[in-house]
Amino acid sequence: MNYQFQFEPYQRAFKTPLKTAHGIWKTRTGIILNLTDEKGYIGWGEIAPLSWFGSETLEDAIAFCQQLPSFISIETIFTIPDNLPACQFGFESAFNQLNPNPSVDLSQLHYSGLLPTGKTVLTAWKTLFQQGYHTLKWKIGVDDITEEINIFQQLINQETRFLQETGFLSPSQKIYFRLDANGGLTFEQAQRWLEICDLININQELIEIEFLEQPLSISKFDLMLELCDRYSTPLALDESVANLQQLNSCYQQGWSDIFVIKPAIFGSPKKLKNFCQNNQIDSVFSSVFETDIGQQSALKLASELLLYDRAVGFGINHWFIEY
Ligand SMILES: O=C(O)CCC(=O)c1ccccc1C(=O)O
Ligand SMILES: [Mg+2]
Repeated sequence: MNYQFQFEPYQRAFKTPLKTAHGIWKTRTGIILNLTDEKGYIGWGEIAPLSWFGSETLEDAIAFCQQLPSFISIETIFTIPDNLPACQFGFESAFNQLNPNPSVDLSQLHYSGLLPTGKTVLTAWKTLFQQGYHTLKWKIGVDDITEEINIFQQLINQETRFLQETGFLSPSQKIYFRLDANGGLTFEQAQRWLEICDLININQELIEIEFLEQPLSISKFDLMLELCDRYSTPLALDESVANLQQLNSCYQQGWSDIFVIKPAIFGSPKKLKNFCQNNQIDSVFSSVFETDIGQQSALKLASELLLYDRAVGFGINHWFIEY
């Protein structure tokens, strides 16, 4: 069977630019594509590259789409090369919409809310919490470490006081906290953060630091393994496992903590499913600020592949994206 193929690049500015240790990110660009089958049914897909995370660039993706004929086969969809992971995701997503798995149920997922960087976090957390986000993620490694630690301590104190005063939660239902350094810490800085996290996890009943995400750069894998040994707060790899080849390599080298999977840039959903069905990894699924089209297919994958009940990192839209 052949599908008629159409595509259209898009661009949208964030309401609040995302600040990470990689710099400031202001505009999401990508491609929306569709496949039409012989009966006239249409499947939608999104290519949302993130080249600073190791995927192809938008220009690579556009060039790939432009060289395709206007009718493409299933074989074309499933043989996109591994150096175009965001394209693999976009085309397979559209194909899967035309051939859906009826048992997928998104209603069981719960979401992690992404907090803004810097001091605004001190008011923003309560808004997200009251919207129902009990897992919150904060970017670190953006400003001076002493300043960030100071803000973080204030945040934990505020949350503790709030939870005690309102009696809102029981210890079986607490706030989970994720810190994401985007590879921006030194080994010594990561140790400073992990000491604080371990202390909070020992002393606070109502708050749990769920993990520290990608403390060091990809090249410092061995040091991150060492941090896993030295501290009890779990570590999650993100930049280190941006695609299937990297995930395989880190898994083979003995990573047994958490893996962040960003489906939109990870590559072929079929190959990801295959990997997760053969290896019992502790995964967290996460957004790359794709539009609803990419998000829906990423969430479907998450609900099929999540092994432990960790919140998905898709609680981002209202904060960052202008409708
Ligand atoms: O994972 C989440 O909870 C939110 C998404 C997020 O943090 C993110 C969004 C876009 C690009 C990179 C990242 C990241 O995890 O580093
Ligand atoms: Mg991350």
